Amino acid sequence: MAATDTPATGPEDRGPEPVPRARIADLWPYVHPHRRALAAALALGLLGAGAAVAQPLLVAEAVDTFADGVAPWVLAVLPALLIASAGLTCLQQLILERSSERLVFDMRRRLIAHVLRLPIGVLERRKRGDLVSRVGADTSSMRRVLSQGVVELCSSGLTVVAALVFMALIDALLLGVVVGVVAALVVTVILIGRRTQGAALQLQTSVGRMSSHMERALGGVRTIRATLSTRRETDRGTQEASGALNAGLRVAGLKAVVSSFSGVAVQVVLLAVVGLGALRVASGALTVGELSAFVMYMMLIVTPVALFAGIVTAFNEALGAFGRVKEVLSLPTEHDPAEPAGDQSLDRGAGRAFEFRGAGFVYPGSAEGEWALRGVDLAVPTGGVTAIVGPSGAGKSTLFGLMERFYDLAEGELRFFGRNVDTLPRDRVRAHLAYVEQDAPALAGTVRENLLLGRHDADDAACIEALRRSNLLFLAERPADLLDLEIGENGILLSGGERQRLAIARALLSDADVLLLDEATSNLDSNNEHSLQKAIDEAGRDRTVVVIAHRLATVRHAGNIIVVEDGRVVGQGDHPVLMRSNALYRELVERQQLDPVG
Ligand SMILES: Nc1ncnc2c1ncn2[C@@H]1O[C@H](COP(=O)(O)OP(=O)(O)OP(=O)(O)O)[C@@H](O)[C@H]1O
Repeated sequence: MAATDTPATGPEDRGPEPVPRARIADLWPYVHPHRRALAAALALGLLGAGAAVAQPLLVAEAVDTFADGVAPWVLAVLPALLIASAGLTCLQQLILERSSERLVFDMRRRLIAHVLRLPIGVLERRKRGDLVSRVGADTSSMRRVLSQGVVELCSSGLTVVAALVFMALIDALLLGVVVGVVAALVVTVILIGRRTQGAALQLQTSVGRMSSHMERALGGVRTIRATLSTRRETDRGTQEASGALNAGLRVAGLKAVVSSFSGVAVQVVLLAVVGLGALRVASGALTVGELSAFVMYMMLIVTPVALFAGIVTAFNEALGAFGRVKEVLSLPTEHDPAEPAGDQSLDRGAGRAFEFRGAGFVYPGSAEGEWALRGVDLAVPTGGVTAIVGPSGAGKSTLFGLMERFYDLAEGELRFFGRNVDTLPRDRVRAHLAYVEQDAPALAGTVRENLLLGRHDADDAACIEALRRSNLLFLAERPADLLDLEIGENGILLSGGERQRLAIARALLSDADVLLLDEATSNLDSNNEHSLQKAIDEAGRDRTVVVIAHRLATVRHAGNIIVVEDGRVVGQGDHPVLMRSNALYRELVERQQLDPVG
């Protein structure tokens, strides 16, 4: 009976990987390729700043000469400067937006390539949704600030410096008031900005956890419905979302403080300058034109300072997200041994496709001494069918994982066609193998897309032949339509047996010398099992086939049967030999009520 759908009490597995705090300098490798575009944007920004800084001088001139008639060149240059500064800003924005997009694209490309090359042992221990969220959401949150922030800070910084110089020339006392208020604002913004990075990191982490949860829940949606766990899972999802909400609210609070503080600072400085400035004009220390120019310079400062507050906050948010990206990029990818000099050919005449010698293996992350395999000596002869049998958890699939080079041995040696695999690039071994996993996973997409994973350049005729050999042609009226059939997420639109047959078709289509079939016919009815068995035996004539089977009936005619128990090889031979010499094999045969003579 399914459990009652009770609300969740709390997420069971919290604690994502610790994320290092990112520094601005860490962004340099990503900014570096775009340095020319950024330099161009900076140059345009400087020209724009020059145009902006010149305007108040002309306005002062116009105001002070208004009564006697403004010089015609002033009236001509002023609008030209206005138009020029608008055009420069537009061009600068365009360059910045485009390089931001490219920069984020570079980061995503690096992340995608890196994540897909992480060792299988690492990927098995990470949450998929969280990784997906780092590629998508985290990189998005960095888009605007990465390049725009840096350049805007630089060009507005220069505007501010130039404006300050002119303001000092006009009235040093008034400038003192402005600098005091602006300095207080800048210090506050920087202090609050640091806290924003922490809150933003928490926000992105919560979003990652929420994505992981949704991925897990959608992947197991049938189990969740059937066990009346929908409410429980909804509560868990909501808890993750509320983690994001709390962090988001903290970021929002910090942003509100920064922006209201900036608003108040602007008001204070305006009132002070206008009040004090009026007194200075009345006392004759300043002309009206000079006060107008001073106020205009002040407005030039106010905009970058307000921008600065926003950029520092956004920058800290981006650094939070970048910390998560950096953490993934710092994980080592699957490494390949350097090929030693000399003859690198595989020894086809060795007579052994695979050979384990004194092999021991512990899964990454397992406790020391928790051997999944220990002291394994076995050989898979070239050609024909080799079967691996044994109780559940004995280590059969682990042997395949090692042959596929997903993991490295902890001790001993694995040889592939006579060569120690430690001296071969992993993909070189994999290129010779076709692997059908235990649960025969199919990828979302069409039947054709799934088949082409086996051989990238296979034509339709070869695909259809592989489907015929694995009895799948009945799925559509015309074989050509079958190739375009969408099979849904993880092949959910196919039955378990159809998925297995599709995986076998993929393996049969490949040019691989060795087929590794893990429980490949376990979901099939006896008719299908029989005909696929024939196809597999046929494949064994010109290739090496290694099968893992629980149902011994499917493998007892194999030329070579390896019996595994508790991470060790306890027998090897053909059916009659093992029936005579191996107690575990006899027991397995008797339990399945097979005819012991075979
Ligand atoms: N990715 C993994 N990480 C850690 N331990 C694992 C992993 N996969 C398997 N194991 C452990 O290694 C041991 C051998 O597992 P393996 O899957 O090789 O057994 P098997 O003989 O193929 O079993 P079955 O017939 O049930 O598929 C088991 O104790 C299992 O719990």
